Amino acid sequence: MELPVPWSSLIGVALFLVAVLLRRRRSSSSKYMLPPGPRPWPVIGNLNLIGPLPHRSMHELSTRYGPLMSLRFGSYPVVVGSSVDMAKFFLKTHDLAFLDRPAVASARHILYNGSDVLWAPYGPYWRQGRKLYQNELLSASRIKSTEHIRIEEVRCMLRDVSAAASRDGGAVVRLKDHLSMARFNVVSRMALGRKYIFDGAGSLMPPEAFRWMIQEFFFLNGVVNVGDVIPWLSFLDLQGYIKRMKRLSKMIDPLPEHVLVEHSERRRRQGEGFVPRDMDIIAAGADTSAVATEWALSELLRNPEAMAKATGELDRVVGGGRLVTEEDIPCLPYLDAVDTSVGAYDIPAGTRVFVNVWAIARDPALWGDASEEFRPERFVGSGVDVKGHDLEFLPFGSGRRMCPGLGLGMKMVQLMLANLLQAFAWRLPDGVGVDDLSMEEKFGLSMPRMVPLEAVPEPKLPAHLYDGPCP
Ligand code: HEM
Repeated sequence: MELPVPWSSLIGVALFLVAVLLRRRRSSSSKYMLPPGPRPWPVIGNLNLIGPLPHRSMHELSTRYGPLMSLRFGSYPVVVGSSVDMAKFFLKTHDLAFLDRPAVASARHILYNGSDVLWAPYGPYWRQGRKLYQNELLSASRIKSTEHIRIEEVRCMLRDVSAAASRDGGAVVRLKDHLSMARFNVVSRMALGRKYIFDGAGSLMPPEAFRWMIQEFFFLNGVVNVGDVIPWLSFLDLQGYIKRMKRLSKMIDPLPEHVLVEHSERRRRQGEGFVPRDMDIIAAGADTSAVATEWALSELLRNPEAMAKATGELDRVVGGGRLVTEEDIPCLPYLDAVDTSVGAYDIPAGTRVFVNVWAIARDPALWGDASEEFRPERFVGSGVDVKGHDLEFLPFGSGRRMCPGLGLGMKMVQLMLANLLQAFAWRLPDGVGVDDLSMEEKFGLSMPRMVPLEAVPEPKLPAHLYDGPCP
């Protein structure tokens, strides 16, 4: 097997240190009865077996070593759970023992030393952040009272897509660009009180620069950075990630700084009654819903039958005289199913635990032989939910550390997808067949498409429905 550059040079270092470390390792690991797993190399452990898509590498290894597998990432023991029982063990039965997050470089460099909820270590600060999400920013009443923001922003998106489509009579649209701006504008208005990024004068930065930042943010927060697992090698920045993190951090800085100055000024003018909104919501929920919607539309474009069922349901329930709203969503069970289809050992302290929810959601033992196929039907009336109770399907995680943005995330995906399907007939660009559409993923915190989806939208509703004002 050909190893990526940093791994091959590391193996060189590793061989050099074999004699010294082998003796140390023997004495320390023999204390524990670890789950089965491949034999680790000195220094790098099993990093050489982890490719650019770690969830796939871990899945492949677990087919050999079982649903509870032991690995080593550099200096740290790692355990991977790949079954419903293991998800239950780590996320339910013993979740208190596994609530912490490791101190990683991305939290240090991009997220102000882990001062966000996502990377905060388990403790009072994290609990306070979760409470803020649950009781203030994402409470059921706040989500309800901000419905108009989502409706307005989704309409702006339809207007922009329609304008792009009419340019040159049937232009190809890069959907992700529109989805991520709509998504960001919603959280920006909900959390910060107004939009900060838009086309034209007064925007804090050009939308393209912001979109690039969000992509880089999600990538760098998901990477396996050598310095995080072999701390004494971190100064070498072998993969160049730290350099990228520092660059990104400099680009992000103006956004919170500007918002804080503006909010302090407003607080001074409006007195104590003014409540500043939390910054973390922007970073944590930045493009997850856009990624999920892009995957859903890609699957529908490859499955004309499913596309016909989803649009037929919209025609029946909503018709063509108005746009879909959040009240319509409960009456669209097929669309809901489309959205849903898109996710006796010792464990020493300090072990990093991965529950491979990607592998569990594709397990043929749970989902049948066609487990890899897009079949929304399997969710219609199945009762399987995404709220962390059904451990065979965990797109938002489960337990105390599960996603606090579930309610908002689902609403955004459903509303964006329903409106895009109702307002446009979608097709692939000329010369691109269904089989040419790549369905490869890129690794990162939100696992986006490797190649952004490009499709041709043809407006199908009366023109005035695309003309609403854009706040
Ligand atoms: C379709 C949309 C979304 C998906 C699929 C998603 C998925 C996830 C997943 C899998 C986790 C990790 C759970 C774990 O570690 O067990 C997570 C954590 C988190 N998500 Fe989301 N998310 C979405 C939308 C959002 C939104 C809209 C927000 C906020 C506005 C948000 C905020 C967070 C935060 C703060 C965490 C960290 C929680 C903690 O560590 O305590 N997410 N999300």
